[in-house]
Amino acid sequence: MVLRTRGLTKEFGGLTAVDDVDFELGSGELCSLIGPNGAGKTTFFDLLTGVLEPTAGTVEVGPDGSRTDVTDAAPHETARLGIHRSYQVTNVFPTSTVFENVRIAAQAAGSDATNFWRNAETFGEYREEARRILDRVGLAADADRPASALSHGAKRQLEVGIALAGDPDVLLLDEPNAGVSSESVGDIIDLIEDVATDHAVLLVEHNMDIVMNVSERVVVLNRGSVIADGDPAAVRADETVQEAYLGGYDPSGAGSPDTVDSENAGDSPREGSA
Ligand SMILES: Nc1ncnc2c1ncn2[C@@H]1O[C@H](COP(=O)(O)OP(=O)(O)OP(=O)(O)O)[C@@H](O)[C@H]1O
Repeated sequence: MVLRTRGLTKEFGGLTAVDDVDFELGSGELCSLIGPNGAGKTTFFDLLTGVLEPTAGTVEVGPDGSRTDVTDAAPHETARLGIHRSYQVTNVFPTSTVFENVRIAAQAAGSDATNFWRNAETFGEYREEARRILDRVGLAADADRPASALSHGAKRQLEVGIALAGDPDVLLLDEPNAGVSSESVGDIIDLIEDVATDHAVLLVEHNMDIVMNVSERVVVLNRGSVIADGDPAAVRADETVQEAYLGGYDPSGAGSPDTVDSENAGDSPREGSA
């Protein structure tokens, strides 16, 4: 496995947002984390990435035998150690080109990124890597456009590209479908499936059709606790899960319980969580 939490807990005053969560993610696994609004999904991501410090419990990353404890690590350290997250709120440099956004991320992730005097050849490697990533996320044709000119959907693709540039072991996809037009949903699904071929992926996504389609495994949070963990069909049929959604989710698969509307979808991260 590449990611493991034990007893992970976050309290905000009297509220336990994440409650004693034991979670493991295997390399190559594509797992979705779902749950009603306020279930603790964003807080869980914030704990994994070091944006928040847990009240109790541990987070470890890395393969069996060489896992590193990142419980107290800051976001830049968790990123360096292999956990990358695509943000719900676009975290691109808007005036830089699409290409530059990815190249800068690749360079920042390079081992001696602080060495100003690196030779031009090495910079060439970052440029190549950026090109490869843009190809992969479907933005090769947009490379020279300013990031601000991209559609919502293309911005999500760029965010995934920026996360990939960090060469992550674990990719946390934070509502990659938020704000994406219905015509582009297929592209995002293709992208999720593609990045999952060589990364462990944990996906938070409100659109149940996407979740049930792409996931090998679905973990359900409710009031901070894991109430179900299994393959999509088993989770869909689970009565506790249906109750948690208070009937909002049609287990036949026809409905989407809390599909967010595109304008509000990006509002969740808290102040200071970048
Ligand atoms: N900084 C904070 N201070 C106090 N309470 C918080 C804070 N952040 C989150 N909470 C509370 O913790 C609980 C879990 O919130 P969280 O945002 O993690 O849920 P979520 O599952 O991501 O919800 P959504 O699907 O609506 O984004 C909620 O009750 C929320 O109000």
